[in-house]
Amino acid sequence: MKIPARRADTLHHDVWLPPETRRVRQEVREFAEAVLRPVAHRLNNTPESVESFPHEVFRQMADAGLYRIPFAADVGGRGLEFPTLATMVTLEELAYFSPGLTSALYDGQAILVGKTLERAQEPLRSRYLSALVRGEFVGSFATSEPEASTDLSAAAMQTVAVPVEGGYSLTGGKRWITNSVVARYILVLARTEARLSMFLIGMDSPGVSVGKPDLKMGNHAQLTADVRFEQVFVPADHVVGIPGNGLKVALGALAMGRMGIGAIGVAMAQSAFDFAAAYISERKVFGKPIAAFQHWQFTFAEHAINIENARNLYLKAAYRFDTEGESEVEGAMAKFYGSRLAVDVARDAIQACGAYGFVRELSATGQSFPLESIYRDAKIGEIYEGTNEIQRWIIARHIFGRDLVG
Ligand SMILES: CC(C)(COP(=O)(O)OP(=O)(O)OC[C@H]1O[C@@H](n2cnc3c(N)ncnc32)[C@H](O)[C@@H]1OP(=O)(O)O)[C@@H](O)C(=O)NCCC(=O)NCCSC(=O)CCS(=O)O
Repeated sequence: MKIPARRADTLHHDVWLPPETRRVRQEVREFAEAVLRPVAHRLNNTPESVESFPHEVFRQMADAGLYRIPFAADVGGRGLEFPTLATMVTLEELAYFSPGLTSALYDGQAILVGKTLERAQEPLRSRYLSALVRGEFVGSFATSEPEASTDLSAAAMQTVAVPVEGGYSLTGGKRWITNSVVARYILVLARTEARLSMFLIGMDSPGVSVGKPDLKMGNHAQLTADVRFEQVFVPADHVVGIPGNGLKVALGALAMGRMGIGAIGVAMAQSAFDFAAAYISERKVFGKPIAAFQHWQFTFAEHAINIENARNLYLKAAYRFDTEGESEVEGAMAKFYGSRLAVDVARDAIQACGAYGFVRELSATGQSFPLESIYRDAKIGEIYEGTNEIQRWIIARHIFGRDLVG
């Protein structure tokens, strides 16, 4: 099959986006076409192992300056006027080819790790954030535990940091930790007395150990694993932000990460849509292309509307964050809507393409097909970085207030 046309170019028009954001979208699209398209099938379908971590792609992303996009000029970033908008379109363009890679190496690395380091005090912020912007290390962000992921309250958290001379001694375990098998630094949320604090820890510190990568349904290019901490010494100046304010630091980064999951959802929906629209325009049944049947015309018309809405939601969340410094409700809407849409479009795209949607590699011809992995990759969007139930809870708080909602 020919490379499917990018339908976003004719259906969605970036009429209100600042020229700066449009330039970043174009730049990242060219990077993704050249670097990710050729390796996307391998990235999306190779089972998880330490050896499968895409070091080469990470290097190319860093060399292309993609980690400079979200950050201010004083740490080597691009110093854009609308950094969140640019970050979100970057996520969409990368995830069009590999949602797993984008989750790990852009949403995880640039947003969860980068935006947490952005909240660190000096000299921690400049030292580590500048190195991240230059692509000098892979990092991890660790809030979730075997018994605490949705509930990030101090009561649920088992990882504890106790004061010792010169700092803290941290003991506990984290689960589902993206990039941990290759990371040099990890940000860890831990209980300090009755509150939570965020710590920056070197993965080579005595007492840190990492398990093997989890074998997951999808997002194979996003390696996750358990991390154990046994009496790990953390210097006092490696607390990120004010001690006791760790939940605020974590939720700040997650709020941006959630917009990003919305953008990744749009990418998956658009990618599945483009493939299926091209396929059903050519493939004939009963003497005419499948796209000549009104059922599929209406299905794709509705998904075009939904993708337009989902894209506008994440862009508006980002624009409001850049202009007003907050967009919790729009971010929750963007995450909820974009991640659910990705599952819906992938399912319908597979249905429209039949077995050519369900197959990963066709032995007879050696051809590879994308919909099978998009469907598998889409599901996690409804779960990670705050389940879609949590997003509804956040939106409900904005409607009814905390007294009623909790
Ligand atoms: C369910 C929750 C929404 C409940 O939250 P809480 O009611 O316990 O907390 P809050 O009072 O709302 O907030 C605590 C604290 O943080 C500040 N805050 C809240 N939101 C923001 C924000 N968007 N930006 C900045 N600051 C924020 C808030 O003002 C409070 O500050 P003060 O203490 O008042 O000063 C919440 O627990 C929740 O969202 N749960 C879901 C957690 C989650 O997403 N888990 C998954 C995480 S990681 C993951 O999925 C894998 C990542 S990966 O490796 O890819």
